[in-house]
Amino acid sequence: MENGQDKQALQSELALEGHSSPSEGPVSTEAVGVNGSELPSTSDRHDRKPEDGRSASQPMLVIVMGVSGCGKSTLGHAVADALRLPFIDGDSLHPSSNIEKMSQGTPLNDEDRKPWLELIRTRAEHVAAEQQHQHHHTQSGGGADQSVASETGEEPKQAHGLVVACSSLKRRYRAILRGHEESDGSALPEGVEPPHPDALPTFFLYIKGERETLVKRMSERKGHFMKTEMLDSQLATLESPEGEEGVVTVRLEDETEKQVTEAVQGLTEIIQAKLSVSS
Ligand SMILES: Nc1ncnc2c1ncn2[C@@H]1O[C@H](COP(=O)(O)OP(=O)(O)OP(=O)(O)O)[C@@H](O)[C@H]1O
Ligand SMILES: O=C(O)[C@H](O)[C@@H](O)[C@H](O)[C@H](O)CO
Repeated sequence: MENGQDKQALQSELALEGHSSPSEGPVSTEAVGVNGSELPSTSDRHDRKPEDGRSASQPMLVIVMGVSGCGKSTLGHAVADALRLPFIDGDSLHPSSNIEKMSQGTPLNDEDRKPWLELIRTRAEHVAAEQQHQHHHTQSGGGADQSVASETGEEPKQAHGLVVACSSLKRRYRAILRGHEESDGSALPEGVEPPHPDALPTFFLYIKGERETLVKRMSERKGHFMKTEMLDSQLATLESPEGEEGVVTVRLEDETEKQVTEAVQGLTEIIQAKLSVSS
């Protein structure tokens, strides 16, 4: 399938009418706070269901994963643009202590990463919940999207969810990101419920490649807190996600445009297979 068609197919598979017109572009991630008071209530998050029984109305979380310097931010932005979804760089959610530690050349451990991963999952669920709220508002209140739809006679279709860049190096980290692990709540703002897997089906785009290319890319990159010397610990920590559910692998060595094509095609296939099983 051609890339444009794939994007359209994927957007339709996961469409909720009236979320946003293409001209609106991605939702600003800056506008979404971690503070519970700025966010939809958690009971809304966990109680919500596709309103007419279509599994196609579910939002999705796409996580671009791999070791430092593999191109997560670059591909994450590009895939988010292609799917017209908001993008969050997981690095922006690290506590300052983690950034400090990495800057000093010390790899993070499980304890450092756990609250960070929980925060990413929680934030992602909130972004998706906010989109649902906007959708309901537009549907019931005759917002901008609906008027465009009635003028043109077309229903604007938009995939829901978001794209996140996050190393996701271990299987158990990915379990947290999928919403499977019970949170002890320590990383969550007061009043915010722990994440739940059903709230946001999760897919991984794994950027896989050779150490040599990674070293080259990292050493050419200037001003990043993560130095090339950290690469070996990243590679040693990495547990390949290949074979896990909902994983698409793209080649590190490919140009971003080709990676996007492969990613969209892979996601489309997985989601179509999932929908055909559940129907
Ligand atoms: N497909 C690609 N082809 C060539 N260069 C690329 C590609 N993708 C990313 N790069 C370059 O590789 C470097 C690392 O990319 P990027 O910052 O996106 O990786 P990252 O995985 O997000 O890194 P980190 O996790 O360390 O922040 C950047 O200089 C970027 O421009
Ligand atoms: O799990 C980790 O060790 C971290 O997420 C790192 O991977 C960095 O945050 C990122 O890659 C920036 O270089």
